[in-house]
Order: sequence, then C-alpha cells, then structure tokens
Amino acid sequence: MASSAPIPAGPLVQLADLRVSFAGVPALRGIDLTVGRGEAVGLVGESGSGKSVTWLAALGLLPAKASVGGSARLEGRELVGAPASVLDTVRGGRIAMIFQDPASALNPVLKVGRQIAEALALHTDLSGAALRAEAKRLLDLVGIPDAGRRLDAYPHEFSGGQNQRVMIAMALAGRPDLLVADEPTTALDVTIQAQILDLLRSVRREFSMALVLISHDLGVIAETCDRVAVMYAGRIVEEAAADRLFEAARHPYSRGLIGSLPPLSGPRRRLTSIPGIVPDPRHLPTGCAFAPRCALALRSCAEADPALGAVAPGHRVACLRADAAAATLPPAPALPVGLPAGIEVQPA
Ligand SMILES: Nc1ncnc2c1ncn2[C@@H]1O[C@H](COP(=O)(O)OP(=O)(O)OP(=O)(O)O)[C@@H](O)[C@H]1O
Repeated sequence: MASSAPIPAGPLVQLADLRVSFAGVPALRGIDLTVGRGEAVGLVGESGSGKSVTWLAALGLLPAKASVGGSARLEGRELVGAPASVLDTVRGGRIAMIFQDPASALNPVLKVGRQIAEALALHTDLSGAALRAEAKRLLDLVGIPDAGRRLDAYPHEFSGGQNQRVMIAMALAGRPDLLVADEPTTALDVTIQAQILDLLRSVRREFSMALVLISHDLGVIAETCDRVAVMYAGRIVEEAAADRLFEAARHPYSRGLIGSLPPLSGPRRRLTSIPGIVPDPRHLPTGCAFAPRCALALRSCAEADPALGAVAPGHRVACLRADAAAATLPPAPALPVGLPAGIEVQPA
C-alpha cells in the first residue's frame, strides 16, 4: 500500500540484466529497463519475445523450474531471490498485475464482491461493512453500473469486459504504485478494448500509478504509453519515447512493426509485414537474433549481438544498421494516437 513516507530518489522499478531460462533454453537474455513513478511504459513484441516473463520474473511468479538471474529492484530493493515474505508484500500491494483472460483469473464460484473484499482484506485494515463499502466504491470506480447490487453477482453473470473491470478493481485494492497489464484487451471486442484502455488511463491518473502495458499491438501501446520498449527474442532491441519511436524508430524490427500499422490519414498504402518468423529459442542464431529476417543485415550482424546503445537522449537501439534503417526503410506512418485498438484496415 502506498505510504506517506518520503518518496525515495531514483526509478520506481529498475530491471538490470534480467535473465530467465527454462531447462537451459533462454527466454530473457538480459533486460535493462526502468519504470519511473507514475510513468506509462509499453512493452511490445511478437508472441514469445519475453514480455510476460519479464514481469513474472520480477514478481517471483515463475515456476520453480525457471532459472532467473540479474536484478529487478523496486525502489532499490532487490526482488530477484527475495524471500516470500518480501514478495508477498510487493505483489498486489506495490505492484499489481492483470492478465488477458479475466474469466480464468477470477474464481467462478465466489461472488465478485467477495473476491474484491478478499483483495482488500490482504492489503488494508478494513473489515465488515467498511470492507463491503470499499469493494462497492472500487466496483463503481471501474465503471460497473449498479455496483452495490452487482457485488453479489458471480463472474459468469458479467461480460468479458466487465470481468476485466473487476480484475482492475481487485488490482487497485492494494493501491499499487505500478500496475502491469498483460494484454488486458486482447480477448475483448474492439469497442470494449477501447473502453478498458480508457479505464486504465483514468485509474492511472486517479491513483498516480505507473503502468506497464504489455501488448503485441503497437496501436494500443501508442495510445496509452509515454515510453515504449520493443522486445525481440528475449531482448529489448529499441526503447524510446512513444512519439519519437513512431517518428524516428531506428531498429529494422521496430520499423517493420510500425510499417504494419494502417496510416490514420492521407493516402491509403499497402501495409507491410515482417517476413519470416521469430527464431526458436533453442536454436538462436549467433549475432543479432533478428538478422535472418532483416533486409539490411550485413555479415557482421551475424557475428555479434549488438548492445543496446543510446542514439539520442532517452532513445536506445541494439542494431549495427540503425543509421541505414532510418535512411532506407519506408517512413513510419503518423502516430496512431486515437486509433481504436486492434482496428484493422484492409491494405490498399
Ligand atoms: N512456464 C514456462 N515454461 C517453459 N517456457 C516458458 C514458460 N513460460 C514462458 N516460456 C517461454 O519463454 C519465452 C517468453 O514467453 P513470454 O510468455 O514472456 O512471451 P510473450 O512475449 O509474453 O508472448 P505472448 O504475447 O504470446 O504472451 C517463450 O519462448 C515461452 O515459450
């Protein structure tokens, strides 16, 4: 629970060389990322790039067979290898996480009011009528009409979007400093997706909370986030302010993702797709993992994996061909702010 203690200097969360492998197969290959207080950071990348594992590792939520190395600090306190007593206070209380499929995260045989109350009981001193009143307030806050009555409904009596609202209410119960939303809208209809993103933006403001939004949809990220980290095969390959990424992405993979977004205005154009598939983590190529799919790759790209280096303040890229990418690959479309998440435009 957020306290009135002085706010420590430095980032809220700092991941440094965070590494994860499963039975020797790498899933994360050294993630460096910071999240500032109140900041909204997007993590984007194809399926399997390591977006979810990054945050499951930081919160100690991976199965025991996962081998985790490197560091994940919350206000300077190390979470990797921290005892369960520390992680129990962090999870929900300081960092909450919501997932793609709310129906499977909720208990189908418990009324939603009881589930919100249980989350509140874990993180507050409330009990009895005060607990129920706070559960109703949270349900109201996340936009469930007639919240007092709906406390006594079961998850199957709610729509998918409403269940995601319930999950957000439960996540807010501990007044976390950071909400990690892992593909929160992927399972929902397009119109509902936009409403849930609106809700995330408004609760972030209301709770002065940082947000990490995980999505494979760059449009969703652009609408919501201040900063974006692009992940590929267990690494961050580019990181920049959201508007800068759209205007001046320097990694061929990021430019490929942007090129696959429909333009908001101007002439329709053929959408590009990135050829090839994500490499099998058991057989990663030597050098840059994107090189086999990259139109600009040189022989040197297959020799060493480039480090994530600064190309401008706040803009880091891991690519030997970053200059060539900016000069030769198709220009990025306009920043898709306001684009309803997931809306597809037919290629011209
Ligand atoms: N419990 C697990 N056991 C073995 N491998 C795992 C486990 N969880 C994740 N992985 C592997 O770790 C890698 C990263 O997975 P992760 O779920 O983080 O990807 P992602 O970018 O979030 O993808 P998606 O968008 O599909 O959720 C993948 O290769 C995945 O197969």
